[in-house]
Amino acid sequence: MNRIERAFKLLNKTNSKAFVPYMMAGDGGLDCLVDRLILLEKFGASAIEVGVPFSDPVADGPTIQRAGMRALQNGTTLRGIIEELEKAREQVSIPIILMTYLNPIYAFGIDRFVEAINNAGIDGCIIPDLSLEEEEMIAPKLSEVGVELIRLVTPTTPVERIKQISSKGKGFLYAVTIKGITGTRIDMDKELYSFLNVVKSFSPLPVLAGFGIDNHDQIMELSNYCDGVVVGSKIVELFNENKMDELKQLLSINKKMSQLT
Ligand SMILES: O=P(O)(O)OC[C@@H](O)[C@@H](O)c1c[nH]c2ccccc12
Repeated sequence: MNRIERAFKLLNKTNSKAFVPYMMAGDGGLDCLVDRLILLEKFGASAIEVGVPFSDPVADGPTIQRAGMRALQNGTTLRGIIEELEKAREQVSIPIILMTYLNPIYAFGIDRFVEAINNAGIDGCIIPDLSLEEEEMIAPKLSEVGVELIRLVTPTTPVERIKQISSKGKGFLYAVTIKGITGTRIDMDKELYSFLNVVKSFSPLPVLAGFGIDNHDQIMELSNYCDGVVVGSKIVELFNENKMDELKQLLSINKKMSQLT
């Protein structure tokens, strides 16, 4: 069983919800990547999404764009990231999900990429600019080695397509809460809840909500409608400003999330 599947089985058994922080690899230097992963696990993360910096990150808002620029400026490469994640695997037991745009994968070579991330012990992969129609070029290869392709749905995805997308894969389904970019404020309104209800009702996979989530109240509220949350920009900001107490405090919500059903 893949680590992601196992993690959700366990959360389910204990009536808990997932808290998945996102971090940008190479922000603050690649040599702090392993330590940051260890810290996030220690603070209670259920899994970690690790971003690969890219010069044209179309889905990313200013906070993550700037983090990507910093990472690229200090020479971060996909190969370097994979090497560090391989080292991290010896000390980190929660699932690691790599988030990268297609371009760095092309540059690396699809087959080499799949082999390298699998060897490094990476459990899943999010490729936001890979459409369902295009995924044949990589999805079967990932599936063969047991790395989960995590697919995304958004409030503009038609219901039929939500059904189609959520019937694939094994990890979880990423429900993007808004129509915009990462780090955008979201309205906690009926529209959002009904979107999540629709996704939940069709998805055989656990559903995680992400985009624009940055505080405990939001997380507790959203936990009523899905199986957990992804928090990106806020985590990136706290690492960048070295606010480790606040980071610990933000992740401490996972204890409350475990009291939900
Ligand atoms: O930053 P936010 O608003 O908390 O959103 C999560 C997000 O950062 C992370 O999951 C992510 C970063 N870049 C992405 C691109 C596509 C999908 C998801 C992502």
